Amino acid sequence: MFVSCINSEVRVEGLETLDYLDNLCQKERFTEQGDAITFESEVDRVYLSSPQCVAVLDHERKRTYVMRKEGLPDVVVWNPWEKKSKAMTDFGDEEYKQMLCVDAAAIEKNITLKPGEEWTGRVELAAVPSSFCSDDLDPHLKFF
Ligand SMILES: O=P(O)(O)OC[C@H]1O[C@@H](O)[C@H](O)[C@@H](O)[C@@H]1O
Repeated sequence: MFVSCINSEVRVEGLETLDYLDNLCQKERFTEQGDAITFESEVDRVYLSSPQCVAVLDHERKRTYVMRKEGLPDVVVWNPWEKKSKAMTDFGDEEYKQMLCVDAAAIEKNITLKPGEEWTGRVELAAVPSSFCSDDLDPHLKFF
């Protein structure tokens, strides 16, 4: 998603206290501390067994992005920061400043289907005004 300023205006709520695999440390498992996630360097993590709703708060834009997911237990949080941005051919050198990847995924446990079986994963993203607060992260919220 497109954010105003990754290192001063943006935070992610809904992943506090969860375990995550850190792709920058050979996928070692850590536990997130109690605070919302903020950004001051490269991040590439897989948060495990997260709640259905995760919010990205953009203070400057006075906007909150709420991601609601079904069937996808994990959440990837990624920003390549300066050095990796410069090394990626399909990514502008400065683009990391206004970019944040927060995406639903199934990474820790594979989803395996038997022949004929079906599986559905679903992700909804809503932009809501900043007056919306994380207490309202109701999994039954209707976005559309
Ligand atoms: O280069 P790709 O395949 O578009 O992936 C970009 C990034 O996508 C993120 O979702 C991953 O967490 C990162 O590890 C990866 O570098």
